[in-house]
Amino acid sequence: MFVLVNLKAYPCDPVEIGAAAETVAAETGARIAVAPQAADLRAVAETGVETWAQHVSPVEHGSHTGSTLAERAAAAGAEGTLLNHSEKRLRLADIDDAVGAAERAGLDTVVCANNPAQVGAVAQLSPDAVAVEPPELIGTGTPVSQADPDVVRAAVDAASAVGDVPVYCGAGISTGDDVAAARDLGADGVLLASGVAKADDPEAALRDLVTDS
Ligand SMILES: O=C[C@H](O)COP(=O)(O)O
Repeated sequence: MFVLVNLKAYPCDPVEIGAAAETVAAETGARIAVAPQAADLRAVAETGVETWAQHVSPVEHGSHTGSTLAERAAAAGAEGTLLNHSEKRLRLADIDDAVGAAERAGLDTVVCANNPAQVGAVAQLSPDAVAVEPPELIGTGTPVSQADPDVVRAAVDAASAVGDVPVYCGAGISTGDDVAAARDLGADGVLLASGVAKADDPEAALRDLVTDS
């Protein structure tokens, strides 16, 4: 199970969490990635942890002030990027262009979706993976795998109807039991944030997440 930790704009120490994730990944063999703010990509990547951008813009080099260029995210050490997160939503055409931008820069892509119908739509854009996250459960601490297992099952079905697209699930995931439940529902990974970024001891939270995953 892939564990992708989105630090959002939480007031945490991204380098401390990146280093903790690298330690836990090295000790356990689990695949853990950390997605910090764009300004922290390089510092987090220097910890050695697999580092992801939270977003890249659907643009190429040019007159795009304020954009996050996929090539610069990659140059800073990002290996992948989230796209269309529920808190950074894009129009379908922009998701398509952003997937293209990420591919051009050599970044893996996970396109987020609110529900299984959206999973089916974005899976058509050939991302490396999709992630289903019911927005109402984000940040609640109530795991999607427990509160709405059918949405995960339906997302897996929607993605497999399109092709061999890995499916992650997110919202409220914070323990190894949540990760195991997601796996049992057919997910290939989890996307989470507050369970690590707001934890008193992020390394302990990460260790718990990958136990039994
Ligand atoms: O990107 C992560 C998701 O929005 C889930 O956030 P959460 O783990 O705080 O519920």
